Amino acid sequence: MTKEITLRRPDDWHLHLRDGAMLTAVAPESARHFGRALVMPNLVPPVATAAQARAYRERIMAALPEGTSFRPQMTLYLTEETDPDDVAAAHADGTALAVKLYPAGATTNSASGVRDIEKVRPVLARMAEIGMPLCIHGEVTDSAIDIFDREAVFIDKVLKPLRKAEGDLRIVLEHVTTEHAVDYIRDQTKNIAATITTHHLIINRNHILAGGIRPDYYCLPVAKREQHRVALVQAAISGDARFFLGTDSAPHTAANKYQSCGCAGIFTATNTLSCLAEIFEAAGKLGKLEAFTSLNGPRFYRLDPSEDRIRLVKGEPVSYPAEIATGEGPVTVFDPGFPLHWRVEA
Ligand SMILES: NC(=O)N[C@@H](CC(=O)O)C(=O)O
Ligand SMILES: [Zn+2]
Ligand SMILES: [Zn+2]
Repeated sequence: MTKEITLRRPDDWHLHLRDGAMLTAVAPESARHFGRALVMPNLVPPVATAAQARAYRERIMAALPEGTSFRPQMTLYLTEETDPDDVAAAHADGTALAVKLYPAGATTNSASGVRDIEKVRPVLARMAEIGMPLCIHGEVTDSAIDIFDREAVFIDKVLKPLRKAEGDLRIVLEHVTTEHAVDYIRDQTKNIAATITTHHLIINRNHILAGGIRPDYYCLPVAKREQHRVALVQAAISGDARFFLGTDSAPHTAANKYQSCGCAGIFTATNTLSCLAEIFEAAGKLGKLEAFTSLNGPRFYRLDPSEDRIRLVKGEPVSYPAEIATGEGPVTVFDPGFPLHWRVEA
């Protein structure tokens, strides 16, 4: 029996498109299915100013296939030198939708990030005033804190005090990976939401470590135990407007992944929607997929949901390429570890 579902065209509220040859290769992968994506600014050097965001947006537009309706939404990389006026101007004229906070050293290309949150308080206060969202990579960087605890400790030691100090600041806690984060978000009544990635709905830490080390499943924040994956699935399928899709699709070449110190990041742009349909169907919640992929995100960002529609059709297993060729070398496509039956129709 064929089964199908129509959705407003999904948006990806956390995406890494990179630059140069990598951008050229991966941009079409997102443009194929998604209407919009919030593009992360962690290039080297970072996309830190309005002028840099405009230039990066131009490079992305140039990398998109002819006739695509895909529209990148830009973010500014928060540094201790960020100028509140530049941020406010970028927000006012539509250059940037949000600002991204990386604790310095927390993840890929975060060296220019924030060491002392007090130094960026004037920027945050200004953002609170104008309603501009702050997206946060929510992990502490203290080497004494166990890597599996860094998100939970960040929530308690950094996020809670920040929310107390800047109650009007609108925050997205990015790529949440723990039950702790899900419970925290659910307890809040306003000004906060969370993105959930495709891969964190599918893998737990066994995927990375059991039976041999699997660099393709290594990302930050690192996947946690099964109990946490289950909590993320419950949040995603609940329809709760505070949770929405941010794939965190993060391409690294195979050469950079498979080495003694491999890069963090999982590339899911190509098969995300097939993976999500499979998960929501298995939970008996296909009816909530559109809220997660297409409604809750624009609602938080105060944008209209897409008017365009896509159709997902269930049939024989769909095959996706195992890797994407790029000018810098191949990038491995996420393997969910189970067959995918849902394909996206134009
Ligand atoms: N998620 C990752 O493991 N990597 C991301 C950075 C990030 O989102 O933290 C990247 O840019 O490669
Ligand atoms: Zn991150
Ligand atoms: Zn990311």
